[in-house]
Amino acid sequence: MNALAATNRNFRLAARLLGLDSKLEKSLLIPFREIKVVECTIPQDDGTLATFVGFRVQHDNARGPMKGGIRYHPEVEHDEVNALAQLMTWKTAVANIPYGGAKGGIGCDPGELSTSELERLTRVFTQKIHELIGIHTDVPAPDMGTGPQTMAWILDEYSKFHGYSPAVVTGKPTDLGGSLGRDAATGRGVVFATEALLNDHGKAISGQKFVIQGFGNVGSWAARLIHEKGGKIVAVSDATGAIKNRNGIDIPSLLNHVKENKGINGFHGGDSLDPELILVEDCDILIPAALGGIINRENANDIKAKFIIEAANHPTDPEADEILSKKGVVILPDIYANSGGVTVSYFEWVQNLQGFLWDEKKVNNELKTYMTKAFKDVKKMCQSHNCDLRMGAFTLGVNRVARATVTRGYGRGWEA
Ligand SMILES: NC(=O)C1=CN([C@@H]2O[C@H](COP(=O)(O)OP(=O)(O)OC[C@H]3O[C@@H](n4cnc5c(N)ncnc54)[C@H](OP(=O)(O)O)[C@@H]3O)[C@@H](O)[C@H]2O)C=CC1
Ligand SMILES: O=C(O)CCC(=O)C(=O)O
Repeated sequence: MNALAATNRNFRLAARLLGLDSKLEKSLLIPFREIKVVECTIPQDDGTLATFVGFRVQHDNARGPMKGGIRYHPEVEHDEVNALAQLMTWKTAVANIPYGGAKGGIGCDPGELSTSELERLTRVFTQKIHELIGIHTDVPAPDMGTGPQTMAWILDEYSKFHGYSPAVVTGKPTDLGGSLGRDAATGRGVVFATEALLNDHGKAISGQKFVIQGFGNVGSWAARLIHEKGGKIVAVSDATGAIKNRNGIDIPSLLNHVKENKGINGFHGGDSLDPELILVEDCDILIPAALGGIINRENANDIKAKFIIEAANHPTDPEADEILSKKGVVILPDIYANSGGVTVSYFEWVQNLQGFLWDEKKVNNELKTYMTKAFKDVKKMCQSHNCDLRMGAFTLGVNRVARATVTRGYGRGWEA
């Protein structure tokens, strides 16, 4: 099932559980605005031209400015960006931060582009969407294949048109008003979410065996913090390869290796593993932290983990959800589990609006408070609606957005 069909299906199930009016249901599902930049043309370093297609989908602004990352990946396409934008709407509502949802992306392979080509591409894309984003309208952030430098280029290009505007993006470098702790925030939030879930099952991270797919921003921060808390990471993968070590991988050594070699491939602290098999490796807790749709009916039956923490967005197809639920596997859904990133993005935006920098301890403490509260709220919905954690999170998010929508009425236009 494609990402949009899967996300729509989960939304509709939640709308039924909540007993939403069918017209309200439809209006919540349809995106506010879809932008397709058909021509992002840049001169490459060799002088030839290259054209890329970019997207920004603004899904909903009932609870505040639309918010979500920008992804650079060869598989970026319309339906997936739509699904990711919709997930952002429910995610910001689950986290209870005053935002709606959006997502963007450019179909490109960032590994194949030089830094100057990436800069030109980012600036051209920003020129074509600058009138539609803004501090109180739509605030982009990093996602797969983008990072603080990408946000710095967007900020700089946007500021040429609108004056210096640090709050127009989050996840930017700290030299430009980025928040301390944002880089680690999604991975740290994943760890707080994991602790909340394990605590609910009378367990702790220490001594649990983890498998992590993806060792980029989210996967590597989650691995580092789990390792520090005594969790044993027995297998890890990225796009260059996978390794396993039943005694636990030395994560600080792996982080150094990845920094020097730009990937896991060639690391000697474990045995190499077929990356296709990482999801079915023996472990207690599986953390997908890379692509969407990778847990599906082809592999769900073979998954050994008892818990799945969705650090990636929509890693689990609905068919796999059903299979895993019958096996008794507990899934902590993306719209809660990876909400630490957007939560600290909110703190960054607040700091920019206030013109005041928080210290990192305050950022991390506030993040823990938000993640812990959101887990309790999700659990409450599970009890009220007798449903699993995914539907608990969806009903929580959809209900908050529905209430805001009805309360505001239907005359809403451009500004949030
Ligand atoms: N960054 C954030 O704040 C947030 C991110 N997310 C989600 O988390 C996930 C990861 O994002 P992020 O860490 O930022 O992205 P990054 O680009 O930093 O890292 C992505 C990682 O996934 C790896 N990868 C790509 N393809 C494969 C594959 N086929 N098999 C195994 N690994 C693969 C990459 O490997 P390589 O480096 O070798 O290419 C890299 O290690 C995404 O789903 C994203 O939407 C969710 C919330 C917030
Ligand atoms: O930090 C943000 O604003 C958004 C992060 C994001 O794209 C996500 O949570 O999927």
